[in-house]
Amino acid sequence: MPCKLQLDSIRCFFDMKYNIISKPKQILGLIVCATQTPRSSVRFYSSKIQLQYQFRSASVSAKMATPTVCDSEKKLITHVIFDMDGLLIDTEKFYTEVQEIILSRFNKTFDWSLKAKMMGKKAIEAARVFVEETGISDSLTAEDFLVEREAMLQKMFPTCDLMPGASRLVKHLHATGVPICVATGSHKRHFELKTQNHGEIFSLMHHIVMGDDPEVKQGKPSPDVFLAAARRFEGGSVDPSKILVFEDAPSGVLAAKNAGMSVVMVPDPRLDSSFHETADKVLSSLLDFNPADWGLPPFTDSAT
Ligand SMILES: O=P(O)(O)OC[C@H](O)CO
Ligand SMILES: [Mg+2]
Repeated sequence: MPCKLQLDSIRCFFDMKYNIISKPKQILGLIVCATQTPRSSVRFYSSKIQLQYQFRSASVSAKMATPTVCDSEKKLITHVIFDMDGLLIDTEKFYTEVQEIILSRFNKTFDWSLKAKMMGKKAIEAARVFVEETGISDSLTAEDFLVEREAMLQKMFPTCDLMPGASRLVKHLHATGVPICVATGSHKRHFELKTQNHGEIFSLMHHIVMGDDPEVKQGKPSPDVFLAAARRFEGGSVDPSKILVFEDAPSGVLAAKNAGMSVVMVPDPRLDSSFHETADKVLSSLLDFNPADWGLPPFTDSAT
């Protein structure tokens, strides 16, 4: 007997808009991983596909909250894509700070439910969310919001630090010959400000795709930026199922899944844990990542 709650939990992995639902093997793989029993089954209806299996376990929802990935999926990884803000460099705190300052003018407070809707997106897309969700769009347009925050951000960005474990992981993957790149919602002008003191790490990337790239028509959660990144590796387009993405933002995790890639999420601890469910793996720090779990070359040092 299918359980509605269970089906909704599974449905959260897919975004109908990008037709991920049309990949029955992927759906079944996730179901098997989540239930950890090949005889589990589910009745799953959509406009594109109908699958019918019987659930043996009633505890799928609980297991989905701490998603696991099948060993066979992990071993397929050959390429890695890094998000930038909040993942490689500690810049999300600057966005939070200036948004708190701006909202305080309107006697409103900025919270993490709003932060979750903005982070990872292109600047103008995040700006629209900000003015609309806070109800200030009659007083402040999205465009004016971007102008107002710009002076503050320009001073802050060059002072940013790398996130813990970022340097170690990037250097390790580069040294062991794993092709790596960056896919960020940030536009080029902000990218230059944020990375001016971190040239060593970013120079190890095979390529960098930014939010104002002509191939990125829509920001995350659209898969555009990750699919563009996959196309630019040496040797041409890489099969998304062989790519592992590192992300901190809910929209970024969704974008990677919409692109058909695996995702390790390294979220800020203040982000609601319900956003963890879509990721294949959730870590508190890049220092906790074990490359060998994904078939990537193991570290030979210990994390510090
Ligand atoms: O997290 P990123 O690197 O995609 O950047 C997105 C925005 O610039 C900041 O949320
Ligand atoms: Mg990010």
